[in-house]
Amino acid sequence: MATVTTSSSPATLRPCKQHASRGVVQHRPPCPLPWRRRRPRTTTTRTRATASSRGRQPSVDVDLAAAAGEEGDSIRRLQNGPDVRGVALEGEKGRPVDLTPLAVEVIAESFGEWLREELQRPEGEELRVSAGRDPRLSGARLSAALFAGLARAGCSVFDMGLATTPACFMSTILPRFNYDASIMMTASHLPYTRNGLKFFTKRGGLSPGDVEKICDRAARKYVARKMGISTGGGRGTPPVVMRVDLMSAYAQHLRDIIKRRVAHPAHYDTPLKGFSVVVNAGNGCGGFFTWDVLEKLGADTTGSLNLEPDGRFPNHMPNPEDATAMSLTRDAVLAHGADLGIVFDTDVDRSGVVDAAGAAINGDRLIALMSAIVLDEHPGTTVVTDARASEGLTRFIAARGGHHCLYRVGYRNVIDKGAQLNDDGVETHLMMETTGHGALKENYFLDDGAYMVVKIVIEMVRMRLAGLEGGVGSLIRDLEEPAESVLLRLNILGEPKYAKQRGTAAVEAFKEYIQEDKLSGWVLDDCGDCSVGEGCLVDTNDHPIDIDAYMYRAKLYDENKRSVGMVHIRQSVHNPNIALNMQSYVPGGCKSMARDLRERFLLASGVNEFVDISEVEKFVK
Ligand SMILES: O=P(O)(O)OC[C@H]1O[C@H](O)[C@H](O)[C@@H](O)[C@@H]1O
Repeated sequence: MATVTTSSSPATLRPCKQHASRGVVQHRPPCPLPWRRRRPRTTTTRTRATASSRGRQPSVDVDLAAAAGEEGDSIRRLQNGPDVRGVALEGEKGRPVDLTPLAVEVIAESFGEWLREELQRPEGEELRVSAGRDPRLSGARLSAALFAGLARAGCSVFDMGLATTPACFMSTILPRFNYDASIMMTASHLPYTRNGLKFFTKRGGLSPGDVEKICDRAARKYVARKMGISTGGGRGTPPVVMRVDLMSAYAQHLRDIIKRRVAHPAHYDTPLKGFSVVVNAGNGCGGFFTWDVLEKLGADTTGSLNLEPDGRFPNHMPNPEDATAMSLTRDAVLAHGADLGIVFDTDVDRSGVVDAAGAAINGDRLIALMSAIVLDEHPGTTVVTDARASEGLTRFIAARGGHHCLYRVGYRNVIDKGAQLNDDGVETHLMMETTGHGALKENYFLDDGAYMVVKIVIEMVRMRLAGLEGGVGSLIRDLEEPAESVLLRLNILGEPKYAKQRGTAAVEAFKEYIQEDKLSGWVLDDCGDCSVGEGCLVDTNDHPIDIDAYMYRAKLYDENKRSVGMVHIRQSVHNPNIALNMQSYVPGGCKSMARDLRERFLLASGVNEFVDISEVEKFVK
């Protein structure tokens, strides 16, 4: 069944090239598995000790590949799609620290070298790279390593201190800054013990393929460094780091957008006068939005909470998907009679809102709200989301004349799909994940929680100016929501280094069970120019996007061919587990789907031998 809706102009998206028959999807020629695409890791690379190390050591040829093995792989495993993520502080049971200062240094150096090659800048020519960070306790120490690595690669370093991820990208665009690249040190909503890196050039965030290349290079440097051999620049001089205040200029940039687009007839500079807005920054980086954007535009922000950065996140995780974050914000909105509540994640690349009536607008609801705004500005546009989105959302978008393209989980996948559709001539203005990552064509295809909120705030003011009642929440009143939605996490058993392989095996087994008709009633779901093949929602166009994780969406029909609900099954991006999202259209449907999966798939296939199914057991009881 096609899940792209083409309510008005069916020509914009290509039709499905495959059809499900009796629950079996016909295959197109298999696309290469990720590990087949990867460069073989056993290739011998000989690295000669560099000039800087010659004084200390004899010049030696080192067979890094032979040495790389487990040590090198510990660096490669830090790659999480387009980001680097790892454990930076002790405190997690069974997870040792792997994002060490040395790991960060070699990754930063490798990024600098990669950048020089990408921009074709000769050795010796200045490369200007900015760096920001969230308030995590490990940030200061790891930043020193980051600066050292960048300096080794010959980069000038501009330290922006506490910053947000979208601001880091904007430091490559805003005229006064105009850096060649930027790195944000954050692990987003993950526990305080983690940390990570996000990389940007003027073209946007790096692709997983680029980050893989950087981590591969870093792995070799890491092994060499551990052996006492200097590779790459090795200038040996302490980095020169310039402190810069980006956030004030960035806040002004956001204020200017709001002023310009509202163009308030009575008070242009204070368009938010008369509005009360509550912000919950979760002690992450989003507090600036309160005093440097909203208040300066005239809003009353009384009742805002958790604005002070605190790397231990003592109140709740900064995350619009976090139930506590949303309910505390709801309470504050209702207590202060606010017009809007805003919840940012740690590094502000995601957000959620609460309307004046206290309703949480996150997940599908946030996508619906953004779709309503964007479809008003760009009639007929395509909206790309991950395939965990509900069928109700598809109908909501279709009812406003839009097209809904469902794609793979992972914000980069969703954004890349949107960029690709635009390149193929399919106008696509909004790309959003159900996690709250959202990107707009008009905003550099950047996933940007602050910009989402800017759009919502502008809409709120425009609605009042137009005399419309009900606030922004009224824009999604007709969104149909599933009767139930449940997320279960199934831990992958055994050594973490085999988790990816095992996760793939489990997810693929699910697909095969359906294709071999061993799970009658279940049907694999596909959409638009993506179809179910290897790795779920494979592009059937000429330039398929690389598959970074395996996932499928399937629907269950009862014996009367009535739709019960759907599941989305995939490996987690961050942890050794399988995420099972279920949505049902009937009360009790999630339990019956889970029961069915337990008996006819998890136990029958033997997947339970390497995947812990206790969450499913608990749920069906
Ligand atoms: O795989 P999970 O642990 O559920 O995390 C999945 C999520 O990971 C990160 O937060 C990415 O930014 C998201 O794009 C993705 O959806």
